[in-house]
Amino acid sequence: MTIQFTKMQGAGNDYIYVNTINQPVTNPKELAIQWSTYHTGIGSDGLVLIGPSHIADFSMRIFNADGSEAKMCGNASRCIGKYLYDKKLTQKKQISLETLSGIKHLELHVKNGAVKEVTVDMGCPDILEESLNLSCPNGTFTGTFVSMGNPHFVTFVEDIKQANLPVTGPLLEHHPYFPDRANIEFVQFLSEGNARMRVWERGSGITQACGTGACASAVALIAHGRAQKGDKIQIQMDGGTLTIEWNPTDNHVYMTGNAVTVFEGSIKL
Ligand SMILES: N[C@@H](CCC[C@H](N)C(=O)O)C(=O)O
Repeated sequence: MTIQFTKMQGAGNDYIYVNTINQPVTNPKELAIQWSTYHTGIGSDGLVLIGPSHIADFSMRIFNADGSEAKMCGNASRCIGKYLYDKKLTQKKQISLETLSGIKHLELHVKNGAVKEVTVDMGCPDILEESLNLSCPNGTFTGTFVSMGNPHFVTFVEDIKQANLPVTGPLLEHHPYFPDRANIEFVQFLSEGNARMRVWERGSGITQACGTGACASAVALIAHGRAQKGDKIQIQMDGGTLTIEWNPTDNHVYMTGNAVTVFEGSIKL
């Protein structure tokens, strides 16, 4: 049997997208591991399944490259908006999306009949610990533990070039403080409304960008007085920049950024 897939990226965070409305997928964890692997698979940060929903317009399931299922993915939610509209699965420019962390609302920004950018209402953030010290074999890291539906530990650094992601990332991801592991963001404050961020993602390692991580970083910047609610904060990552606003009126975080189709393909099961 052959599965049709679309490779998409948002700010360089790339996933394999499968429409399960017409192609059921019974073993997504195994396929995420197999297909995400570079050289022997398609190569990606993970697998995203687009499905029907009884409570929203569509649903999303997201599997990291190690096969673990996450509750939310910011970059994938934007790409799903593009997928659905560009492939004419919907004509709506406002789409509700069921995720394991609740229903998210997408607003599509369309130019010449195709989606270029998407704004996602990411809901209310949950600051679990404003200032948490975690010791690792290579030092002690102070950070803010934020849930955006999935767990993030945001640690501020003086110079992003000094952040040792391959070493510190996995140590913090697997720190005993996080029984469910965590996504780790290293953030350098640049100026009010601008920050540089690099990410070590739970289950995928270093990625070019993380949407929920960009939101968590903006929330941590605000919690530490480096920005204000209502600011449009530019989070610059390796693969692109996302605009994040923590709205003071409804307390929701809004994420805006690109969504790009890389290629279409088919793969044998
Ligand atoms: N890249 C994503 C987040 C994907 C899930 C994450 N690795 C987790 O395990 O929570 C994003 O753009 O938000």
